[in-house]
Amino acid sequence: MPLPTELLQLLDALPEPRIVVDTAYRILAANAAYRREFGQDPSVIGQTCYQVSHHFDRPCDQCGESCPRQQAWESGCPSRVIHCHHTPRGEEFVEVELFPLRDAGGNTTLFVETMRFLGGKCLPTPVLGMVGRSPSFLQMLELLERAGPSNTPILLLGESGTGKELAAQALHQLSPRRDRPFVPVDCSGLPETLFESELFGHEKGAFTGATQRKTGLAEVADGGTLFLDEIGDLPLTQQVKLLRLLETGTYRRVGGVETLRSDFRLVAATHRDLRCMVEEGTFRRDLYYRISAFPVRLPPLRERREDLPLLVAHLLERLAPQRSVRLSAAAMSRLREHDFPGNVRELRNLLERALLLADGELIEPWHLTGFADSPSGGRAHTADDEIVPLAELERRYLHRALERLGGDKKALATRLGISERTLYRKLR
Ligand SMILES: Nc1ncnc2c1ncn2[C@@H]1O[C@H](COP(=O)(O)OP(=O)(O)OP(=O)(O)O)[C@@H](O)[C@H]1O
Repeated sequence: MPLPTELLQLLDALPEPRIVVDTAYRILAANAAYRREFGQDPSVIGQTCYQVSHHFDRPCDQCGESCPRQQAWESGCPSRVIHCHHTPRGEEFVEVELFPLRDAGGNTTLFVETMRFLGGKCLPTPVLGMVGRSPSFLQMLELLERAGPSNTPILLLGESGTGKELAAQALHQLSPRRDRPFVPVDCSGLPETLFESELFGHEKGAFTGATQRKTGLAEVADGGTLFLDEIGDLPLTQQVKLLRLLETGTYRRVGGVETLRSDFRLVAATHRDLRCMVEEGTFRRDLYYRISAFPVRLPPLRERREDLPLLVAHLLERLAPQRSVRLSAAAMSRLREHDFPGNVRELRNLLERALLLADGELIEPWHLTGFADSPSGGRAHTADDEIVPLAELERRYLHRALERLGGDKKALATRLGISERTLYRKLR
């Protein structure tokens, strides 16, 4: 179907790369900005958007990605997602927005797709300091992108080590407050009285040992972001004081009479189920509603195992920039078997230890020691009802045995009654 010339001219005048796709995902037009960014050779006209952007042979939603075309088609409303797209520069993070166009009968017949580059290749280079490209990671990133520039309080939910603090920093960076302070407060580490004086500050002589007036973190965060980490660990008596600060934006220093005001953006985080705590009466309902306007869940590593190679490359680069160390295929598959109850932090610690144990440039499975126990028993240990090929079972057993012997292959070969060479072969 030829598109009206006026529409093509309008698209050409717009600064961001845009294409027009039909209901069969076929690209009907590409504007001047698109042709500049993505090149014209070979022409994309007539190809499908999933072929061009993802090199898929099926629509994204059939390949585990969220498809904005599908969402816009179903809802009739614009739809926005973050994807990794192939570009002439390699794969890059792109925010994709689909705008459905209706015909005179009200049926959606075309979509205008707008692309905005977020910067950062879909390699180990972090976007907003965070590494990943799995669908669940990109969905989370998209929520941060949307919420970042606003003033809405954000509640980050996720297990320990999933990157909640990194996400809070990303929100700060995305906000107009980025040049003002980012102030983290750990609600779990402090005794009740100390929490209050940390958050609100105290006057000189307010209590024994208060020899100086102290500025509270709420005051430091004025104009910036206050990040309340592990908010679910805050005792009820402190919750009420925090609520007052959040509702009125005012507080008093401990021992002070003056009412002070602070204007901060609130980001809170917890690994706990706050709704459940509200039902149990251990977390105030009013505080919960105050902080949970926009919850964002950080996916645990076991739900995004496809991000492991990227994360490993990123962490190795950070931990040992002067060495070019990588993981053997067997070591990577050992990682894939693990559930990572400690998430990215556990992965980082494992790699840090492995770097000390490996002399060469290759990390082998026996250098990966100290896996945290998984509450569910994990996948590393073959469940009784799991049927796996014998060779795989043997390989898993040997890796675990080697771990227990601290990577001493000679000792393991002796204990097994086989030669070291045979052991080496079986471990591969
Ligand atoms: N997506 C990611 N990309 C790169 N590094 C990450 C990512 N997620 C987490 N990390 C790293 O993992 C470690 C733990 O992250 P962080 O402290 O943000 O987790 P957390 O959820 O706040 O943990 P906790 O709840 O225990 O405080 C940090 O070293 C962080 O840099």
